[in-house]
Amino acid sequence: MTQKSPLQKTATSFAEESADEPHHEGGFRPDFDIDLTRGGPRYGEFIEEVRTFMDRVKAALPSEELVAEVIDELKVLNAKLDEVAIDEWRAPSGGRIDLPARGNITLPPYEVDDAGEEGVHARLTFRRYHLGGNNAAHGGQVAVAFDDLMGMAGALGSKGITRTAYLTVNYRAITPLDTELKLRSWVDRMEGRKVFLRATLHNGETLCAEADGLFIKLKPGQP
Ligand SMILES: CCCCCCCC/C=C\CCCCCCCC(=O)SCCNC(=O)CCNC(=O)[C@H](O)C(C)(C)COP(=O)(O)OP(=O)(O)OC[C@H]1O[C@@H](n2cnc3c(N)ncnc32)[C@H](O)[C@@H]1OP(=O)(O)O
Repeated sequence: MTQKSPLQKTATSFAEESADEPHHEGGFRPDFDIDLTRGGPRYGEFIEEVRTFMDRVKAALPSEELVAEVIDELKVLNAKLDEVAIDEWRAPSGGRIDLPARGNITLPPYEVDDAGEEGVHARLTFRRYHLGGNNAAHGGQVAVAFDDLMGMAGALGSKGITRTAYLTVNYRAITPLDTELKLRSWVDRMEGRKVFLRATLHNGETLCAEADGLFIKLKPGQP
């Protein structure tokens, strides 16, 4: 890979700056090894196919025969993937920061445009899989996006790994599916280990949702 994404650049400096922090195995492990080769060059395409599958499942009215056929095919694939299961620290899902949402299928796919001490700017699209009702995103999915991208801003702003103590989401307007939205998260203030964050989610000029949260910087060894 020749060009580094904003998150990759930030992750490198984050790793360097947190190198003086006491080593610990708790939390999200600030000293984890970023390896963008895990899963190979087509891993992102693999994740995208899985996402498309989840969208299709959510949208489908399959016949009995098709359900049976898909079960059989999934059993074969699940058995193959089961053979290569590994611990969370070395699995590419969640660690491939070169991919949308770090290659983590449980997050709505987002692309980070800017990430640093000033906060995080990301573009994100909810899809059929994230449907709540009447073509709008599920509120829980909106909260998932806030939690992750506020956690990222909290880590970058506090130069440590944080965990969510509370997260309050205000839903201001319908969050549409299949539409590129803008999410911004930033540190509002810090008091010792307490990192107060804010975030907004916009569809163009429309504020869909906003959040405030308290994230706590973890002590060494804290789970
Ligand atoms: C990969 C590339 C890298 C690139 C670089 C970027 C790196 C980052 C990248 C990617 C980021 C990924 C981001 C993921 C984000 C996801 C985050 C989650 O979803 S976390 C899971 C959900 N959260 C939990 O499971 C917590 C469960 N709760 C706990 O573990 C504890 O309660 C915890 C840690 C939150 C606090 O416990 P205590 O023992 O450490 O601290 P105490 O003493 O209780 O609280 C400290 C202070 O905070 C206040 N506080 C605590 N909880 C509060 C609350 N709910 N409301 C108000 N105040 C609270 C307390 O009153 C205290 O305040 P006083 O110091 O006395 O002033």
